[in-house]
Amino acid sequence: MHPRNPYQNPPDFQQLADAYPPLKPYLVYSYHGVTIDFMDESAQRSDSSQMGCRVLIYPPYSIIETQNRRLTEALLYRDFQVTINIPEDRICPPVPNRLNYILWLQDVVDATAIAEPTDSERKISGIDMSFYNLSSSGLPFSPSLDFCCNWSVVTHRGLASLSFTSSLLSGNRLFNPDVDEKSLESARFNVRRNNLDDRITVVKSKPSGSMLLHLFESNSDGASTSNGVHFDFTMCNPPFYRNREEILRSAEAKEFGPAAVCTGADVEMIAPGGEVSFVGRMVQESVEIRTKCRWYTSMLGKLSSLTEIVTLLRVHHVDNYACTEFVQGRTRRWAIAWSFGDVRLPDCLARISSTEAQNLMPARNTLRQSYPQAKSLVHLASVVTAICALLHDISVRSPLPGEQCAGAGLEIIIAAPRDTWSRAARRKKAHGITMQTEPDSSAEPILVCRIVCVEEGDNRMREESASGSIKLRFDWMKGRDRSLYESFTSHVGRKVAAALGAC
Ligand SMILES: C[S@@+](CC[C@H](N)C(=O)[O-])C[C@H]1O[C@@H](n2cnc3c(N)ncnc32)[C@H](O)[C@@H]1O
Repeated sequence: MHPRNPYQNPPDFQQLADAYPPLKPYLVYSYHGVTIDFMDESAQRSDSSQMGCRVLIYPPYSIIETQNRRLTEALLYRDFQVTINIPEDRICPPVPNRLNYILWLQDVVDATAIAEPTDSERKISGIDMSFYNLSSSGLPFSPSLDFCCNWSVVTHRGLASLSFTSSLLSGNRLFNPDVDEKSLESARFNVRRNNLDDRITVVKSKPSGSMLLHLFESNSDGASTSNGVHFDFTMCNPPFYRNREEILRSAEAKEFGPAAVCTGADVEMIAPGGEVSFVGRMVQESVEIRTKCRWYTSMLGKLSSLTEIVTLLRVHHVDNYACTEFVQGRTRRWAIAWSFGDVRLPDCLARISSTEAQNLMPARNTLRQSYPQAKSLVHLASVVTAICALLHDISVRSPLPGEQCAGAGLEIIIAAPRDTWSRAARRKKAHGITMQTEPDSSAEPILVCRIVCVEEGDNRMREESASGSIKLRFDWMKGRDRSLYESFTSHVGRKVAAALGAC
């Protein structure tokens, strides 16, 4: 679960129902306390044990569905101060699970804002491509809220650490396309009811029309920035299945009974070709739209779909992408983000460690070098600072308060307007071939990199040698040329090692 997700533990259902009385009829009282989870074996066991047996009695689907709706509404009402209506015959998104996606996306947008600090006044603008579409209660988790109202509420309540983007509150916009008239109607109702008309635009899309392109053509009013970016992100929870048979097969494979069965309308669950085709269409359109959107993202229900989408991205030579997974109880989901821009995400956001997905991961944007010779973090920090100050043409700055990494000994952000460190550049310099012109200070840097002094490593290593775990971490933040990033890290790394050796 995402570390900022406030639902690490089940809520106090009694308190929740007190705050949102429509939940009260669904409370289940057991020896173990109050729950609403009909599928919770402990709640079932308390009843059945009195009869000397352990039979799990599942209530009808309709009760589970209604109970889940009330739970989602209650959490959104109490924790996000939003009143919503979830249509009875549409999917009810589980709040903690969906919040994992939102928080990861929040991290992606934050990382992008840090890499482009000159743009910090801009408004956040996104497309909620049927992810939490407002119809099905996504309203409170729609990025428009997370990146403005609700996010500030969450932050204010101390449920999450202060986010960089929480300073980018007013004027954020969300476009919410859908094809389903019932969902659209409910979305419009929820938007009006929560006075969010100036933030959220509900758009009717055509099933046979474009998925994203039309939104860039018609809804760029006020959203486009000077560098031509119309949207910061797209997000999507696609219909997972190809047809009804696939839904039934998936339900049969689930060993935990009806709670695991999702009973949405066909338009929510089924798309021709399933989620791979749905997200694949977005990939194809993004190839045309390119940098007008910073990050295209989607959730995926199957690991095999992640494989197919990564393959498609590689076919289109998109190397700037990120994969993550969300594990919540018995449910596992994946998400992918891709970009045609030059902002790079750290490995903690872009890569996951599960062995079965390793061949799908993007190349590393976080490189580490160990310095056993360093006596302490302070020692390493003083050497790195001195070396970076001498790097020709490169600007060095300290991160702003919202940009700092937790637990770092020293942190600097370097920006290079041109290559002065690669072997080729140094060879040219050695042969007296100098640059004809001074670098243009207004031009985009070719490399932005965060250098962090950290103490990490396993406990055994720490016991043996405190200094064995002292490292430099290089996070690639911006740039198009991977070889420049890699050559920069080894150039600085060699200089640091030499300086430490000479100390
Ligand atoms: C899996 S449901 C998402 C439900 C809910 N928003 C959630 O996150 O749980 C997929 C949604 O995609 C919508 N949809 C299907 N085809 C679409 C299209 N071509 N463009 C936009 N939305 C579409 C469906 O109407 C449905 O609301």
